[in-house]
Amino acid sequence: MNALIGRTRPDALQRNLLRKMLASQVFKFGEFTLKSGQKSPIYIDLRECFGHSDLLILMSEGLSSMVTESRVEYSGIVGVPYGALPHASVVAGLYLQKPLLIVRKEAKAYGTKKLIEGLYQQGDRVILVEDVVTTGGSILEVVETLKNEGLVATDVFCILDREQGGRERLKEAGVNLYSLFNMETVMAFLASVNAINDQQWAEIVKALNLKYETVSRFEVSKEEEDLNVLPFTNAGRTSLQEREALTTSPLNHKIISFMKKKSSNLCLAIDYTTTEQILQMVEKAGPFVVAIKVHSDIITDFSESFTQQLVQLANNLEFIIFDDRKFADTGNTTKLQLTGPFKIAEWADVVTTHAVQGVDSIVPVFREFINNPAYRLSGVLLIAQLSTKGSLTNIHEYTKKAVQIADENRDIVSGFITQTRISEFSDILNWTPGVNLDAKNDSTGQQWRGVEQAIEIQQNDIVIVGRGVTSSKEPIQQLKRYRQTAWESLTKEENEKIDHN
Ligand SMILES: O=C(O)c1cc(=O)[nH]c(=O)n1[C@@H]1O[C@H](COP(=O)(O)O)[C@@H](O)[C@H]1O
Repeated sequence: MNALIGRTRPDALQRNLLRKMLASQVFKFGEFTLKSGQKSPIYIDLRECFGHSDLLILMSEGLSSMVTESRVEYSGIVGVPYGALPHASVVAGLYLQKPLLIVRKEAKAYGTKKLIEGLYQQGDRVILVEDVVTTGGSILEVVETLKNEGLVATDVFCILDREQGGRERLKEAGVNLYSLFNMETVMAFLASVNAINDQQWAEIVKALNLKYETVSRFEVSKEEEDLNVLPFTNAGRTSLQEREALTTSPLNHKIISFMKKKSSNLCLAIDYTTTEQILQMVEKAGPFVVAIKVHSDIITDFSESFTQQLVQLANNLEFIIFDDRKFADTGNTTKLQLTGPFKIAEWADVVTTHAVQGVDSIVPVFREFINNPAYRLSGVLLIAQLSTKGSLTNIHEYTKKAVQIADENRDIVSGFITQTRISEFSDILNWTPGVNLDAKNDSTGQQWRGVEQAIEIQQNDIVIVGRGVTSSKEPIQQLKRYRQTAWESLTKEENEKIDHN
């Protein structure tokens, strides 16, 4: 049920699935006789999914996420004939990259006379993918067949649990049932988008012998949602204290201590092009921010003296120096760029890198500099989601690969440049640009949203703001406004917890 109100990607994915199922005639209304002989005013025909590739793929993504979240260990995926076979194939082949096994309803009378097709060893643990679970009977038959072939099956992942006793019967047999949807969620969705009225709701509940008293309705739009703007994980937010204890990144320790000391989670992007303008702004803004971000390669009179003054200010006013270089080349070229005319590694605490060049061209190079005390560089931010309209970083697989690079190298990758929280790991800090309290976009592809969306809904930690402050007539007043708004958003949940205790 919380999938209808939850504000994370998994919840929005389920809502999009329900919207697509409704649009693809999966939910049929009329007079139907079910397999059990029961009359029903609704028929849920999941086979309609096969005619809509976007629905089939998204359904399999939902099933795959459920398998991953369950942390069940297994070596193969069994598709329960026949309705679940297409889903099992996509889940096994495209998402989870595991062997697919197919259980025949009856052994072939010829050839290998096999009952189970696929690659497996005696004693292997497999999971089942099923489309609809009603009484659980057909699943127990498959589990028995698998057992006779020496396979262990204790976990079933289905699309719809019809709540006709299947879950309980499977549990008695030692089989866990995970379902993307149950009838409660389906009924609440159909009522919420007015696909059924109260009378139809009551007729369905009666015909299907469902145990609901009243119609549940939620604020659910008919329009599909953009899955990439919501947090990828249901893990929930961890307090700054806990994250400070968790992180192995010296840079994050320093940042979190500045955040607590200055009650600030603001990074000011000073995209001015002369050192004088930048240093003047840094002197005024330094006390209110945890980081100052520059683009060294846009500064027309860049000099070593500039960076020395910047380092001096950073030490005195306690902020991080961030050169937003967006490296994206071979490791060798990145190394040359870090030590070249701009000598970035000597004065910047942190830089940005794209993920497009691959982990071998990123991690070893930055690890060499970060582990060398001769350099100030002590972390790197991996660009996982850009704020710009139509950015290719919105390709879900791309973002997931970027997350994987960071997750596996959290001593070097101290944070993401991202639009929403994308990693389970709470010791990675989420830096988010594309924030402006007074405008929605510029004329060159930038997209801006407010602080509440960026921090409270998208679970980011540090707000990167540029022109919202630097183009203002009263930049420091604006800076204080952004700092207060961002800090209140970040600490709101923690303060509410303290108030409740
Ligand atoms: O890496 C960045 O900081 C960055 C990533 C991104 O997706 N979007 C983005 O705007 N940025 C930077 O963040 C700053 C945003 O500035 P404003 O658009 O003026 O708020 C600029 O310096 C951008 O280079």
